[in-house]
Amino acid sequence: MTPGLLSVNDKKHKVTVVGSGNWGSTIAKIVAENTKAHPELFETDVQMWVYEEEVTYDDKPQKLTNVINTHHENVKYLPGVPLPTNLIANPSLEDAVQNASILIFNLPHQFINKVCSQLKGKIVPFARGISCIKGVHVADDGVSLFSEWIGDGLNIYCGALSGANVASEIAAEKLSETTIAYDPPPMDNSRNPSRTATPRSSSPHPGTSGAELSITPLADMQHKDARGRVSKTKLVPVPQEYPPLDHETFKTLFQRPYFLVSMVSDVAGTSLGGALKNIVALGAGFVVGKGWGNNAKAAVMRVGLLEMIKFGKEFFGEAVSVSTFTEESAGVADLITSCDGGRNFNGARMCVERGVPVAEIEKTELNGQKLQGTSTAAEVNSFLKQRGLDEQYPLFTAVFDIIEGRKTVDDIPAILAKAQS
Ligand SMILES: NC(=O)C1=CN([C@@H]2O[C@H](COP(=O)(O)OP(=O)(O)OC[C@H]3O[C@@H](n4cnc5c(N)ncnc54)[C@H](O)[C@@H]3O)[C@@H](O)[C@H]2O)C=CC1
Ligand SMILES: O=C(CO)COP(=O)(O)O
Repeated sequence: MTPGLLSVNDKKHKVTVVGSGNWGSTIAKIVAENTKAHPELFETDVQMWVYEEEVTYDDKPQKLTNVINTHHENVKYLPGVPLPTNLIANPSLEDAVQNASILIFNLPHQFINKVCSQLKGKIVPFARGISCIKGVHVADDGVSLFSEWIGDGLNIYCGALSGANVASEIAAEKLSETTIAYDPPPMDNSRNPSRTATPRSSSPHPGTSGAELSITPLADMQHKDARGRVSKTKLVPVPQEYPPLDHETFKTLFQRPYFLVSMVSDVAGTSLGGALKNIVALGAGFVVGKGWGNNAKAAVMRVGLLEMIKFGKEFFGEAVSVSTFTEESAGVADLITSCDGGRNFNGARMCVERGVPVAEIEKTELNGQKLQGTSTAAEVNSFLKQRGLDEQYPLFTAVFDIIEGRKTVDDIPAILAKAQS
């Protein structure tokens, strides 16, 4: 080996999962299995930040983090699933992210604002993020993806993971696919000979391997966000002592024999698929709860998919590829599984069957887990209404109106009829 190369990549990436719910714990299990299998790339121990709470275990009240670290099981959010012993539950957010170069954000979207404010200035400047959050962030100036929002807030690049991923199945190691979108800007790493050559893996999107490969001086570098707009974020390059953070490294971190990863560069489409399908899943649950069966559900899914694509194209333009919705796990496959066995679907179904609000089902049936569709429906509706566009998205609007009690499930057939050509 060339003597000069000996020092290259002698540091390993430390991985922290921010969040520990049903999906947070499942993803933490996956990455801890892979850090153990790949000590050449990653530190073996994975930190998982846990929003601390008391649980009853062995008939006495105990801290959830203590139970996880002692019994290697998240008894509240992922009961019955053994977690790897190299997964460390940590109640301190600041401590959990210390020195982590890979941050995986996986918590209900209503909590991310507070978590990001706590993280400001506390993370390593060259960290990279992956958001597993299904939702969109709506503010006065428009709608943004959580990957964009985390990236801008923390001054880091953040990609997205989303797919047909009902957590309980993946935790039981049943076969599943997912989509990871990662498309960082070119960075200065010319001192690393292994990274100035061609990318290590070919990307499904030509010319976008996700490798940070160019020799552009940092001062001249313009970071473009998921919509191709120039971002105010000034990225700090990953030091050459670390393995490159590219598609191949992220695939190694997430892929398991039971969890097949497709790497893409469409961060906007990948994120929007996961966020918007939750609104459609509520609509599907409403009609099934009414007893209308699979054909009615399929009709809601068809119209819902069209509104998802329309929303993506209308507000994210060329940054979104329609094929992400129609060909990737993060698109139509997620819509199918979520409208079959997801919590939003089941919650909406039960609320119609029992004649109670969705929020009531969330309280009584979910043991602390959170529905994302209800808040996403409200946020998307407020965004559309402000622009006078709500009537152009009749299914999204009807789902929100049903949640709010302004419409009933009996209004859905007219919406589907209008959507006929
Ligand atoms: N569960 C699933 O099957 C899947 C979920 N997702 C997405 O993953 C994201 C995370 O969802 P889950 O892990 O399922 O969460 P969850 O709904 O199972 O768990 C709730 C989590 O919120 C935490 N929490 C409660 N109050 C909090 C507070 N005040 N501050 C911070 N955290 C608090 C709880 O500790 C718990 O970890 C969501 O965006 C969801 O849409 C994506 C794919 C599959
Ligand atoms: O996103 C999911 C499956 O991919 C899970 O959806 P729910 O949050 O509705 O369970």
